Amino acid sequence: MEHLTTSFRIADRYYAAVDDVTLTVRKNEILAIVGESGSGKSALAFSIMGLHTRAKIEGHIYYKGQDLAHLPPSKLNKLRGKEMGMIFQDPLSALNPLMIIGSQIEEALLLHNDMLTAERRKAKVLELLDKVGIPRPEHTYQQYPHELSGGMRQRVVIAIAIANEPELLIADEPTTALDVTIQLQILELIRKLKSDIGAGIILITHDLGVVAEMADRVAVMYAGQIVEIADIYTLISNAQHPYTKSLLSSIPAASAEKSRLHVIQGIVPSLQKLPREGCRFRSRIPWIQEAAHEPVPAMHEVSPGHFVRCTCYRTFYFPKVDGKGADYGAS
Ligand SMILES: Nc1ncnc2c1ncn2[C@@H]1O[C@H](COP(=O)(O)OP(=O)(O)OP(=O)(O)O)[C@@H](O)[C@H]1O
Repeated sequence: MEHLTTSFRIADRYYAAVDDVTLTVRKNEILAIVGESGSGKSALAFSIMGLHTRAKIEGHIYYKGQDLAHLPPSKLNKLRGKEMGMIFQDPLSALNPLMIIGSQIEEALLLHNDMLTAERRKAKVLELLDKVGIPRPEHTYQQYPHELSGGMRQRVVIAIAIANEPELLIADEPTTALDVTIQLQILELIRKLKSDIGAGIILITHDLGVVAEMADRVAVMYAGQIVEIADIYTLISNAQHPYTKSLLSSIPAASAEKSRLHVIQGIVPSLQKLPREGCRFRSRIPWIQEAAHEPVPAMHEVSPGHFVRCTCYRTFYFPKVDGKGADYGAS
């Protein structure tokens, strides 16, 4: 996507929740988009899928030579579900409570291939259920969503998402609603699917621990903008942006050797209160002098493929803390 901007109307003005984002997802890679709640990750995912009904979308979303941002809804509908699949945070709300699992997956298949015979359809559904690790496909085929555990439901949602062998899969916080042990199984399944179907996968999460396990590349999002992007190894070993450093510090394992966590306090400002000029992160690092920020923060390539927004990263340091934990920055 190039210069993608998604704005919501609040009262009589539009506010950008995704602000001039340029990103590329390659085949056979997991691109993680990470950031706190409210940073614009879901708004970005929904824009790619064309799921916003009332947002203003500007910029371009290129897919196989077509610009999805400007495709008529009928054409976008055809692509969605066939070439693009989406896995949502809450599997229960993604499924129809009144329909057996088998029919829901068949429906997804039919949407894009109405020539399949009933027999072939059922065989394909059983194959899909097996592929996503459902132990008794024949049995689950007949079940309703409420009869399944959260983890099994998410597997069904994944089966629907991959039913038509999509080339792009978007997983929006796919494990947040699940128990820890189940989370690992679902992540393992998504990773396996990457090599099985060769799709490009966008994994949206607020959890850098998940990112470290899963991603090939990572884009860090703050207040609607990408502030850092790099391959996973570089991001973990050589993060530059103060926001990324703070996120990494909040993973206990990453900071085990340190005596305390350096986490920048505060939250992502709401859309209306978001500073639109200068570095959006500056109010959370007030100990860094103003001159360290660029008036119009640009992305700087610090090594091949590793980009960081704003020059403040060059003079950033964590302030000394008093033993009770860091408590700096405005909210
Ligand atoms: N339909 C909408 N109308 C108005 N504002 C919205 C709408 N959807 C999202 N927003 C706002 O856009 C900003 C980004 O929201 P978004 O849900 O994309 O964040 P997120 O990073 O995905 O957070 P979370 O992890 O909590 O879902 C937030 O300030 C949110 O309040």
